[in-house]
Amino acid sequence: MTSRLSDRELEQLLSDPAQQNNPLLPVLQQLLERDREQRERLERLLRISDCSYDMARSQTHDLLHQYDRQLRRLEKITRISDRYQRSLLELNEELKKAALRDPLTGLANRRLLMERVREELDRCRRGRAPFSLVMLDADHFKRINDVFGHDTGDRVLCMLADTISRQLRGYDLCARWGGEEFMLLLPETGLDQASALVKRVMQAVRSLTLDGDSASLLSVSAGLTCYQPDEDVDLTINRADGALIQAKNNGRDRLMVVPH
Ligand SMILES: Nc1nc2c(ncn2[C@@H]2O[C@H](COP(=O)(O)OP(=O)(O)OP(=O)(O)O)[C@@H](O)[C@H]2O)c(=O)[nH]1
Repeated sequence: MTSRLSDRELEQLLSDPAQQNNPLLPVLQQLLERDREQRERLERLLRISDCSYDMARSQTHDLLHQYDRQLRRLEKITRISDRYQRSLLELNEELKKAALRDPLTGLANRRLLMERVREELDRCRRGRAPFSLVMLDADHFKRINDVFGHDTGDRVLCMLADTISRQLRGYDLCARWGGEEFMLLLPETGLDQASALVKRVMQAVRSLTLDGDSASLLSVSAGLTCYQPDEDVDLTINRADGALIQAKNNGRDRLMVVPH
């Protein structure tokens, strides 16, 4: 096994007086210097490489840190944008609902009713049974406002809307046509069936009372007609309206039927 002499041992050997005439002494000296140079160069290289390594490490660390920060920022923006989009969708839905609903009673408005009427017209054209239309109007509603005030009048209109809706079947539609006037769309319903339904509605309205008072609060008049195949639906609506006017003229709290 060979063991390397330390610098100190070599220095001692070179300065040993007994070795001064040794012909290998200059060669050894040269080798020792070259070895020192090589080691110094190697150390310099190692220092440079350590330094580059540290720089690269700290740069990588900085980049990772920046990347992390950007990622978190991006996640936050995505969350905000998701929330924003969700609330936009909800707002859109609310707006759509509001555009088709009467704000006081929550019933369908005229626009939604006409959409549904057009759907029924399409069904009739495909051979389905015609629909009936009923125009309903609260009797002497002005008195309610005059006696109880407009706020109670609003409350009574909501009670009325609720009472009418409760008597309908799932596929019927009650819309607020305006003021104290309502329109019922009764799909695939002939006059007999529609009359029975309207009478039930009228009876339910008669039994409405206000704040524990046992007196009947209200009655409604109604005009009923049935869509005639291929006619303009405005004619059907006018007929229902005409029937309502007759019911009012004939004393109110009654149903008038105008078949065609
Ligand atoms: N509180 C309240 N009243 C309303 C609303 N819309 C319409 N009205 C009232 O309804 C009343 C309708 O009066 P009229 O058209 O004279 O009819 P009426 O008193 O019901 O009498 P007839 O229909 O002839 O039986 C008016 O006093 C309106 O102010 C509403 O949204 N809220």
